[in-house]
Amino acid sequence: MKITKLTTYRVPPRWMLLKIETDEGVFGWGEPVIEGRARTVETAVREMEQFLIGQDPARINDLWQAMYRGGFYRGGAILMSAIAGIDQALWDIKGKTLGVPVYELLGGRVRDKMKMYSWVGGDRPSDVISGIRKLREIGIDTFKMNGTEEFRMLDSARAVDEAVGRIAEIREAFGNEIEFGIDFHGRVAAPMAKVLLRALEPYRPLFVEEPVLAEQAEYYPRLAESTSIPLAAGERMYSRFEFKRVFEQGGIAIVQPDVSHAGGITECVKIAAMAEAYDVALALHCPLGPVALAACLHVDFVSHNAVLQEQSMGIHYNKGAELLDYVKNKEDFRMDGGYIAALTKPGLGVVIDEERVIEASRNCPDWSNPLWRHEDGSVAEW
Ligand SMILES: O=C(O)C(=O)C[C@@H](O)[C@H](O)CO
Ligand SMILES: [Mg+2]
Repeated sequence: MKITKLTTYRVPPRWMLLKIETDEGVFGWGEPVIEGRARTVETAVREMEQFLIGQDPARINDLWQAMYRGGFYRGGAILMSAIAGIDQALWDIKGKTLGVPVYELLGGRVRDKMKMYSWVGGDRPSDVISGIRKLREIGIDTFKMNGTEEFRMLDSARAVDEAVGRIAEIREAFGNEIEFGIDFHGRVAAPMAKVLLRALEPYRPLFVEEPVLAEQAEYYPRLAESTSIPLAAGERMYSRFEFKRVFEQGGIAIVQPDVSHAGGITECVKIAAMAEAYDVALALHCPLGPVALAACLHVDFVSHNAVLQEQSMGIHYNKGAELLDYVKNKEDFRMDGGYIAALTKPGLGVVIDEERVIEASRNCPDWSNPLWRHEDGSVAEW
């Protein structure tokens, strides 16, 4: 079998889908994208296409190594997201060719269902209580929200009290009937991270995510020493070679690689295994589309330490299209009591409505995150 064609579709809300076709009619879907840099990743996929055309899609490991090592320069958000989407599509092709879901090719399932969580509140956490109430009606009991709005490097007691107050309201309203992670989203700098973690301690969040920016990873062990709150990170780390330092230095209790940013299924299964050796939990990052989510689920179903899976239904980024709008087998993604069953169709198990994708790609506005500024005019982390 040989790869004959790669087609990319940038579609609302901010996703990019990749179709890889072969000379035997089998095709696979992937989701290579960096939110806000879809066109850049698209160019990276195009550059890799020249190598891929004519290759045997079954040789996923060799193609992965050639794409990663062959261009001399390696790693980073753009190249690893391009490789990720191509890798996902190759696994889709292999599963379809052999007539089995991808998790069967990775040794079979370690669990019967996977625990999911949903976002509540938007970029600026608001209406969190009503958001939780609505989602609890469909059995969701685990949530994530932004912890702050713009947050200065050295911020005020009032800013801390506002952030903590929102969390106190949640515990007040729901007690321990629900669980929630708090995403600092890299908005909190090292001087304030310990202050905020300490102030949140009494409300026992399930985790605090990106307590500082990934480029400040050396703070993780020091912050972990100062709090009992499990710290989570990983959405802005792109390979085993970045995660290994985090495992060695400690401090992170939950790693959150994104299967559309960190090299795909091939790389994220390896990161998950490394994490298990350090007794670190896995909670794959996935604020993206259906192919990304399907790829995550296959990693989840073969990873003992997978504890939670993010999905983007109702997320504040999904303007213009919702998670399953381009999916024909919507029923396979149904959540029951906050869990999802394994996708059992061959390959990734997502049946893409290509006509709908083509239509949507005809007029896809570029998405970019807002540029936030502090009161003094300096750039604020979004
Ligand atoms: O889902 C998360 O945990 C996020 O932090 C969302 C962020 O990754 C945006 O997708 C960036 O555009
Ligand atoms: Mg996050």
